[in-house]
Amino acid sequence: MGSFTMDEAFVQAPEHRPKATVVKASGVPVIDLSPLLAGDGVDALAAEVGAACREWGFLVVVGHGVPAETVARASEAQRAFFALPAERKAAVRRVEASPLGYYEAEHTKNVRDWKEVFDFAPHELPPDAVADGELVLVNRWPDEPPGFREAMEEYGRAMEQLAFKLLELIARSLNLRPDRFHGFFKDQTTFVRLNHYPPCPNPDLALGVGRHKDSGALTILYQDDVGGLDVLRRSDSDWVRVNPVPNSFVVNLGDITQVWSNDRYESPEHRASVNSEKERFSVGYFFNPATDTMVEPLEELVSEESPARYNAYNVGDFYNTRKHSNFKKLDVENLQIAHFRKSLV
Ligand SMILES: O=C(O)CCC(=O)C(=O)O
Ligand SMILES: [Fe+2]
Repeated sequence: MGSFTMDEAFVQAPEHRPKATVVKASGVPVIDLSPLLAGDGVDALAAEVGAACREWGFLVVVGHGVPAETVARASEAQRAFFALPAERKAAVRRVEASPLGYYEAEHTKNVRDWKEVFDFAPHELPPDAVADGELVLVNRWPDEPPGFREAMEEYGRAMEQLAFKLLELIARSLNLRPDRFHGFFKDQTTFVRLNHYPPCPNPDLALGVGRHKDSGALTILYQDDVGGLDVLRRSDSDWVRVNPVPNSFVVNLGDITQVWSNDRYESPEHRASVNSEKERFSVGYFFNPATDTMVEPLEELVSEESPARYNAYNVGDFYNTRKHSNFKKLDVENLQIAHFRKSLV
């Protein structure tokens, strides 16, 4: 991305620009998952997770059981890939018909992000099984660096195990059967995004990722020690930094969990800030259900006193509408779950 100049396309509207000082002591709870692995104290752990989901929609997990070597191998491969010359990365550049691979021109709410990414799906959908116009999840693996694909596949498998454990804790925290969500992920549309945020000459004007909510069920983020992830704190609508914690992952809820929980939990707004000195790397694992899933509030969480707040929507249709608007860069906000909210009187 060395050819970048601070083009107007990157400039955020004044109200969305990062302030010079971000609140550092974020208060996002750090939760040790080892009781779950030991099979002891799971109820207390679920209560902790529930409190974090209600207050922040964000938590930082340690004691998660993901081997440090798996993370180290993926990080090394990620750095080596982004260090390649632009034309070699462009060999696996995303195309409209198949949106996985390398991309350096991502936009969030029509403002360009100061980053380059590489996306892959741990579970590919075979191209011939996908009808015209549907979500295509076909990987474009680069030939270099050596071992890239293997490192990423290993990382994807480790994240899936962690994602199911987190879902179990979230289900328990809502007084649901521990495996209540598992069935939605049989033909999952999960994808992994490697992010590289180069140093930016104007970190006061641009963002690595503009403010947004994740549209899937759950996101597990690995971030290096540079820092830049900000969450909008509910209590005062201030942006606060989610400080890097060694050997941890940052977990945030997505829109689908908000709908499933019938608004007991909310999908938090967040963004990635950049800085002028250091490049930053992160890896997002976006745990998403099958395309044929109809997303709606779970029946156990709907009652006369707490009626369903959303109309059902189809995951595949949702992504296709979004993808279309991202490519066309329509001058309107793209599809949001708020569009499925029922008007309750
Ligand atoms: O890199 C980060 O800190 C956040 C990235 C993010 O929010 C996203 O890719 O959805
Ligand atoms: Fe995000």
